[in-house]
Amino acid sequence: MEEKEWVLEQDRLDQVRNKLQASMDKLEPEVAGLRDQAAEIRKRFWEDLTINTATTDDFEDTFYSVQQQSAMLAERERVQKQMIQRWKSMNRLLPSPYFGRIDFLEEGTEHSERVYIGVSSFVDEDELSFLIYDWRTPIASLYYDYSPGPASYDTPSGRIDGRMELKRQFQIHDGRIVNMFDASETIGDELLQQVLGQGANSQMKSIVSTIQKEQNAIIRNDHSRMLIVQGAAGSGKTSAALQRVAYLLYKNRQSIRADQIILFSPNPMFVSYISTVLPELGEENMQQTTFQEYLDYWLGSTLRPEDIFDQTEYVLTEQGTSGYEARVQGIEYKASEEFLLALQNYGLWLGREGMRFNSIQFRDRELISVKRMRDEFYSYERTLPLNHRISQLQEWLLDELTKLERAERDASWVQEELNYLDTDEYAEAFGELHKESELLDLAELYASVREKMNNKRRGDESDFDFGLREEDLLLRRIVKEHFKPLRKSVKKFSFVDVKSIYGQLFVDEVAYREQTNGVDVPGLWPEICRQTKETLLSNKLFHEDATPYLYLKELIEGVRTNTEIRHVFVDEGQDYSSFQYEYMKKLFPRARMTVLGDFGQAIFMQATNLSATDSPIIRLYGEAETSLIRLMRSYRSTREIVEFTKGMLPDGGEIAPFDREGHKPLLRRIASGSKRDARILVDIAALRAEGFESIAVITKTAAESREAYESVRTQGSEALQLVTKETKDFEKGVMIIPVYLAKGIEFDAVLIYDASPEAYGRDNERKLLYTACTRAMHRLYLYSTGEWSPFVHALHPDVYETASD
Ligand SMILES: Nc1ncnc2c1ncn2[C@@H]1O[C@H](COP(=O)(O)OP(=O)(O)OP(=O)(O)O)[C@@H](O)[C@H]1O
Repeated sequence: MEEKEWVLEQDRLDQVRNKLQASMDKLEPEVAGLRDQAAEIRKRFWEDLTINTATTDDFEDTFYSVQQQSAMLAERERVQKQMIQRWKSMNRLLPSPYFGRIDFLEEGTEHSERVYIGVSSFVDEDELSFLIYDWRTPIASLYYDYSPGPASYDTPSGRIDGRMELKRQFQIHDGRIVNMFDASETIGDELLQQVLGQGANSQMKSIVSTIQKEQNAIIRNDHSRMLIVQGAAGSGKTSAALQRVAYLLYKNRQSIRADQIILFSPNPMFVSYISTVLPELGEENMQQTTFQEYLDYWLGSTLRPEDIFDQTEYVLTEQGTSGYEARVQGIEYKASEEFLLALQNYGLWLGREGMRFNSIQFRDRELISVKRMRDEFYSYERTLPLNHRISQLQEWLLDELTKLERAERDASWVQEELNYLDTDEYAEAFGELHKESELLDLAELYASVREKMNNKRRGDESDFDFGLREEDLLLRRIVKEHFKPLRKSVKKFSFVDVKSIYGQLFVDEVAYREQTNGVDVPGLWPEICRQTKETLLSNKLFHEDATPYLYLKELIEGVRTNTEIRHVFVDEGQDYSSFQYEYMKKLFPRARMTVLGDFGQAIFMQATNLSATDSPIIRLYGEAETSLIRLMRSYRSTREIVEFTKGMLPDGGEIAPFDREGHKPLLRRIASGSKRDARILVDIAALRAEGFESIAVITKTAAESREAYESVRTQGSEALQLVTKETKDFEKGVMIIPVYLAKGIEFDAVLIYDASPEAYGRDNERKLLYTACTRAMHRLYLYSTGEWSPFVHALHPDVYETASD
């Protein structure tokens, strides 16, 4: 590019930076001043405030003064927050104010507009001319969607057509243009090459300056209730999802807050891996959770649900043990739509018969028997849904408890307890009793006034009558205290015996067919039943039972909903069952959903194919409300690594690498296990010497990770981290990690600890190996002490190199 252009651009950059600096300087005292002012009001607010409730008028005065002050404070805080945010965004812009420029000639106009694009907008002093446009503005989408030539973009008031005359990309560091390209492609390869060539980080980075057209379609999709993204490994699904969150927050800034968006992550470590992207873009992080956290929260107090990692560990390590086949069949079946339907039918059956309740016990007595509850329950109108009838029963139980509580006051234990109260407790209880119950106070007051007016003697505490009343009050209080937990547990539906209701499904095939309307069952049903009941008996739940259990529980007790959440994001969406999707849909009734995943990486048994025509997830909201976007280009790995990994998938042919060159994957055959460990250490040292900082030795299971960790360490290794499901923070360095925890994460170099047929031989292990290998950005080594896994063996020898020790 001509020297002159560089000079002009650098000049413009200097001017913009000067203006940014000037605006910041101007804002600085105001920002600081406002902060002090708000703190001052807040301090005085509490100091000045004495709640005066002597008369109604006083009370009203205080009330309005509180209201006024808090409104003033809220307004100040709002202004202050905006100022601080402006100041912060300018501060963020200063070192690198923009990354792109387009010159756009709108149809019907004579002069093209120069549009500079950065992470946020910056307006000149005239408050009209945009010196920088936020990347999320409608006009900025031109930058991502078009190359020079005819171009158009959508605005709230319609489509704008025109012609893009220039598209330029910048790399700016500390106010200096270090690189500048005029792009003819959508986003020029040069910049992307440079970005992708860099080393892996312990934190994910934003891709704002190099978003690709197909990713932009995901980010700006505004119309779908359900947006599904099926994308190859490394195609930028997570990156696009996070950019989409930033886009939604910007576009709907008047109506959506960051905490109204929730992202389901595959594991806690992933939460830390992606936590800096949104702050880097100037936005607050959305809520993040794992589905497991949710299960633990709702089931953890009564049962211990197994997590998906332990389930996977079982599936991968226990082949051949007794009961294995049945468990695997059970896992598949319990994640299926057939089982979902079976549970729905079971709900209808329960409406007619078979409900199980827990009796209400009190001091070793049965207060309300199961039979009474059942009779009551089945006396309700049969056409009412199950959960409505359960609410009715709940009300009935609370009423019954009130009656029983009243009757209980005469019981001898109450009197005994009363006798045990010492004088202090007595006085305290009495005092509290009066404090608690304003009505009683009022009644007292009323009585005393009437007595005075009627010139009657007012009873005092020495009165026999008053003493009796006092005792009566205390008796009530004692019984009430004892009944409190009963009422509480009725309110929490403890009278429904969900455990038995769920367990009842697993008695035998005949009963199951009757309860669920003749649904087909897996071949090994008797053994599945035995295993399920056995786990339930020990108050545990298999992972595959946890969501169905919760689903059934809510079918009976009523669905929990969260109406605050407006957007739900599910990353690694192939790992969730139809059940879990159905569940999320119910839980967040006002939310739109974005599901991102890759069926090629479906390594858990409960996988859902996101893009198959009969996919349950497409049916979730119906086709009309669903959009499906496929991403085929893989950005993470070098061309050589993509060529190698895509050959492992039967339908991997469509995956296209981004053209970044590197070394071919290396297959190392080693004579023995100990030699392999030594070799791995030598390879790690060499990779580090080359400048690679993030290196992962990936194993199939957690058990293998532990063994490998011990064994490599005995060879005298340097800092080596063992990553387990408990690891919360993702740190850069050398680590040993099981493949299912490495999901979604990437490393400069990946070493597959054991690529033998024993490790990856069965068909369900194909995707495991694929997932492991696709974590590599720059280098991929595979080790075996014998043969190669059939998935490696089947690859064309051109796609790898070999070495043997
Ligand atoms: N447009 C882009 N510009 C720059 N880098 C990109 C772009 N798209 C993706 N990448 C990079 O490619 C890598 C993979 O991206 P990401 O993790 O989002 O992919 P993914 O589809 O979620 O992968 P996986 O399914 O394997 O977890 C990341 O390093 C990301 O920064």
